[in-house]
Amino acid sequence: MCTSLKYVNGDCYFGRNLDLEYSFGEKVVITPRGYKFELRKEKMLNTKYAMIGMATVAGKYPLYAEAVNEKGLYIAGLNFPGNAVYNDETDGKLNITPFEFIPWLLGNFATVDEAEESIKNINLININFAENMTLAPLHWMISDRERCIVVEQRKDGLNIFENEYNVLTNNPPFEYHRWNMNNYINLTNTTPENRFSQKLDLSTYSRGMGSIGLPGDVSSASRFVRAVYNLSNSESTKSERSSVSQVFHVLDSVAMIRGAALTPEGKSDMTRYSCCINADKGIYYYKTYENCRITAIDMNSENIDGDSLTVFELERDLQIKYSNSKESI
Ligand SMILES: C[C@H](CCC(=O)NCCS(=O)(=O)O)[C@H]1CC[C@H]2[C@@H]3[C@H](O)C[C@@H]4C[C@H](O)CC[C@]4(C)[C@H]3C[C@H](O)[C@]12C
Repeated sequence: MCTSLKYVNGDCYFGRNLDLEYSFGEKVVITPRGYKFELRKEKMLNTKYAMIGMATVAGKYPLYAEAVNEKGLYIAGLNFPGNAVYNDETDGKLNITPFEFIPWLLGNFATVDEAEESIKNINLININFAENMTLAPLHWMISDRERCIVVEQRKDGLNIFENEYNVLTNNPPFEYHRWNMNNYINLTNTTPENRFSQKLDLSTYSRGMGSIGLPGDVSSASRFVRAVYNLSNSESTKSERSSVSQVFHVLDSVAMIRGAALTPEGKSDMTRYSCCINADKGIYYYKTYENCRITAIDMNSENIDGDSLTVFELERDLQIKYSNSKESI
């Protein structure tokens, strides 16, 4: 399972948990401006904008799970099994494969408004990257500072939803999550008053009683509500450190702990990595399941006009800083 979110607090930040029972060979990858992507059905993409995100690299091709470009446009793919539909090639449409979707949008467009014009004409086609890589059934959160949209290509066609919650998880389709939020209208981060019955003497005995009823499980529907609750009530100063820390705290509140949810095959679905991207500065912060120390990669410290990908292996070993010893492990 996965959760993606946007937090605007001075700068604009995007966060994402990638929950999966296996590693997909993920690395932080910077694609420079002017990088050439051969597209399966459309003419060559020559990227106008550089991008940074988490990807596996196949040959010279970065297969991104999520990324942001130098203009602050973000896109994340999240699992949408049973609902994502990819079509055959159609005349008169822009025929893009799901793995081309992120480079296409981030390579060409600076804002959601610009990207949306192109998305309306896109037909996501059923061509996989390689024989041993089946198509990933995805829906997408696409966002900049101003807008956040969700794109779902389903059997009823390609849908674009305005996402005022700034959160996306997995199934069911987005209309469900949006409607389901109404069930939580009564939750509050303030101290609740007795509205149960004036005939009864009920009072609070603990902090946080306004959030009783907030779902605590890791299902997609529940993670959606919990992330929206924590995000929309979020408070942090506008400093970089405070915002980054806050985004990781919200992501932690919906993270999957190894062993807590098993796939039908008995494997642990777990949060492989969490990231927080400062979209204004082009900085990609992440931590992994094993290593909860935050690592940062600044896109603008690299040559984003070069002609090759810049790839960073993940810092996966747990790093501990001792306060009373010179040794750090
Ligand atoms: C599994 C990832 C999504 C995580 C998620 O949403 N999990 C939820 C599980 S569940 O529904 O709730 O059960 C998706 C997001 C992007 C996907 C990757 C990207 O689409 C890029 C390529 C595409 C190739 O076809 C397959 C490998 C791949 C490298 C994909 C592997 C995997 O399917 C990724 C990493």
